[in-house]
Amino acid sequence: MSSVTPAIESEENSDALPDQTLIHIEKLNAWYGDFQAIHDLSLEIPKHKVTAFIGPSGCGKSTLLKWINRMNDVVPGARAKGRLAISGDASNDHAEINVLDPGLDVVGLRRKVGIVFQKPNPFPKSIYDNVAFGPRLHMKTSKSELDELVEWSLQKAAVWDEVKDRLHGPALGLSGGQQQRLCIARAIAVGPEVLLMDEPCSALDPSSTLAIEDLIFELRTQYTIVIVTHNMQQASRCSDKTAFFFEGKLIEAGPTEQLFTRPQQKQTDDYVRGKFG
Ligand SMILES: Nc1ncnc2c1ncn2[C@@H]1O[C@H](COP(=O)(O)OP(=O)(O)OP(=O)(O)O)[C@@H](O)[C@H]1O
Repeated sequence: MSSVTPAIESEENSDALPDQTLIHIEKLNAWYGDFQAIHDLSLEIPKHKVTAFIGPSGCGKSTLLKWINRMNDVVPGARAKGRLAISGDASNDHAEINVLDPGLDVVGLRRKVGIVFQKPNPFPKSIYDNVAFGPRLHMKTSKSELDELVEWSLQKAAVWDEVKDRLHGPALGLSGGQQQRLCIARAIAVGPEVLLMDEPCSALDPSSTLAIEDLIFELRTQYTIVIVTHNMQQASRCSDKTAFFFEGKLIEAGPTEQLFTRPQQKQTDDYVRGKFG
C-alpha cells in the first residue's frame, strides 16, 4: 500500500471494541433565521460504529447531520450554538476539532467528514475522474499513486468489479446503485474519518439498497458512519446505535437493538411501532 492510500488504523471487528466517542454533541441549538430547528441536543457518536438518526419528517435529523461537516454554512440564516467536537486523533495527526469554531478550516473539516446524499450525484465526468477529483485537489500524487488510490477506493466501495473495465466511461452511465457506491468511493478517496449519509438509499431499488446496507456495515470497521433514514428496517439492519428525534429534540438514543425492542420512552415506542410519522 502506498503513502497516498488513506491510512487505516485497524480493520479488526469493531463489535469487539468498547465504545469510544468520536463526535461529542452537547447542548446544541440550531436555527434557520428565527426558527429553532434543534433544541438543547446532546448525543455521543461512537467511533467505528454506525449511528442512525430516525424520526418523523422535519424533526431535525438532516439539520444535525449537516452541522457535523458545516454544510449548513451555505444556508442563509443558519446558525448553531453549543458544543460539537470531533476527538483528536494522533494517527491522523489532528487535535480535537471544534466544528462550530468560526475560524475553522472548513475545507479541511470536510476532508475528515465526508457526506453522501440522498440522490447519487456523480460529476458529469468519467468514473475515474470522479474518484480522482478530491485527491487531485488535496494531495500531490503521481499518476501511478492516483491509479492505486482510485482502485483502492472503488474496491472499498464494493463497485470495482463492476466498473474496472470502463473506468474512463461516463459515471452517469452507471445504474443508480452503482452511482451511489461511486459517490461513496469518491467520499472515501480523500481519507475521511467520518462518513455522513443522508438517506443514501431513498432513490434506490431494493437490491441496490441491500448492497449499500451491506457496504455500510462493512465500512464501519474503518469509518465512523452516521446515517439518516426513514426506514426502520434499515436502521435496525445496519446500525449499532440509534437516535430518535422529535420536533428538534433528542428523545432517546441507545444501542439499536434496545431502542427497537425495549425503548425507554413512549414516543419512541409509538414511532418504532409505526403509530405516527
Ligand atoms: N434551509 C432551511 N430554511 C428554513 N428552514 C429549514 C431549512 N431546512 C430545514 N428547515 C426546517 O428545519 C426543520 C428541520 O428540518 P430537517 O430537514 O433537519 O428535518 P428532517 O428530520 O431531516 O426531515 P426529513 O426527514 O423530511 O428530511 C424543519 O421544520 C424544516 O422545515
